[in-house]
Amino acid sequence: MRIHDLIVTPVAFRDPPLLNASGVHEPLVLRCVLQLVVEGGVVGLGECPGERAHVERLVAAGECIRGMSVFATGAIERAVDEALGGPGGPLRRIDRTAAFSAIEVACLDAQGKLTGLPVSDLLGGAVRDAVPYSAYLFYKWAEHPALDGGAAVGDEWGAALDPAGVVDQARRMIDLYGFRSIKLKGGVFPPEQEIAAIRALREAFPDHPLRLDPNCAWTVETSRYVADELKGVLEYLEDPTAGVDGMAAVAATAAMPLATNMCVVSFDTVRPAVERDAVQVVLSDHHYWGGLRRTRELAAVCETFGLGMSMHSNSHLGISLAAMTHVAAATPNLTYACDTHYPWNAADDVVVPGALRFVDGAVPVPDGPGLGVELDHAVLDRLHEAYVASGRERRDDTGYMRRIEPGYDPTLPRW
Ligand SMILES: O=C([O-])C(=O)C[C@H](O)[C@@H](O)C(=O)[O-]
Repeated sequence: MRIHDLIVTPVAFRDPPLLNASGVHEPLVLRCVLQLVVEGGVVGLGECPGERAHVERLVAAGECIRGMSVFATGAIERAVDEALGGPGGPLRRIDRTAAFSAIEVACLDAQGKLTGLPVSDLLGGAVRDAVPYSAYLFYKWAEHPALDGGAAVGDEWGAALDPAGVVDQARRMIDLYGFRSIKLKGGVFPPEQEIAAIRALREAFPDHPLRLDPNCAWTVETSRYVADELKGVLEYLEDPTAGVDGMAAVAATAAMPLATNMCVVSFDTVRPAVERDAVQVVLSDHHYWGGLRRTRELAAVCETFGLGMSMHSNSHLGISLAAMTHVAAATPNLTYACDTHYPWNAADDVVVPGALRFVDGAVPVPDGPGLGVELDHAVLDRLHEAYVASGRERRDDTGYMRRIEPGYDPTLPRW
């Protein structure tokens, strides 16, 4: 079954003003929806980040895979890499890999639709019926930014700028989705304040495993201090500080495992981290590691080196949630609840409602062929119009975060 076409549709939708160590989420998330058309009319779906550079790479990759068998993912991976310049070319490996990752998901979706099998079966078979996710908490401003000269709008989540606000957000998320573990994105406020938030969460949710992730915002000294203060409280501490040396120095004294999606980011970065015992849990992300099969390979590497495995998330839609769920279901040693931003963006999903739902904090693995989700074309059109209206396709920046000057006061709306 040959690939006939790759339709690449960038989309934009609102992101709440979530805060992290880099700044605040932009008013808009940019994603890209792929429709891989196979001869005979079967369409495989994929999703990836939607910044201009990604879109351009996908369009270039799409040209070179026309006519290839949709089952030949090894050859497709090589063709995409070559189309993007290969190892000697101008692009970083992670950028070439990211383009293939989304295409591989679309190929697997099409393969599943052609064979009548769910993607989890194509990955070795599900070892769990449902995949647990964690409540992904953020410090947050109260209002969505003004767009198109309009007024800023409040949302039902309100602000979360102190421990009480964080606990309220957790309660709401757990009430809505049933999550059984909690992650707080930190690195926003002074460490004492974030320690207080974790302690408040512990008091409010005594049985929920807790994680804190400051995205490398701290020095080794601060990281050690926080790890000490939260000994016996955190399930893991994620990326407290930058680099293998820093992580190794923190790991040497921390009582809890250190997790990462910033220090181990590709296969070649595993070895230095293992040699220094710098990390104990690796957060996979099929969007950056080369797709769903590569994620299964990462699982084998983690198993080999006695590392735990969890899953990272950026803002995403239901196509990615389905892909994450299939690969996590088929990965026996992915034993930590996965991260997902989905609750923050679910209102704008391009997937027809029904196939994806949270039951007690877990997403049952869709059992239809392929990813088991269908595209809502009306929503896709609306979100693409929002992308075009945003003018982002004409801009050269590739970041999705708005940076804020040092010393900013996150209690003041900046929009
Ligand atoms: O370290 C992480 O978990 C992430 O990078 C996840 C997201 O990028 C998160 O930090 C965000 O979107 O603010």
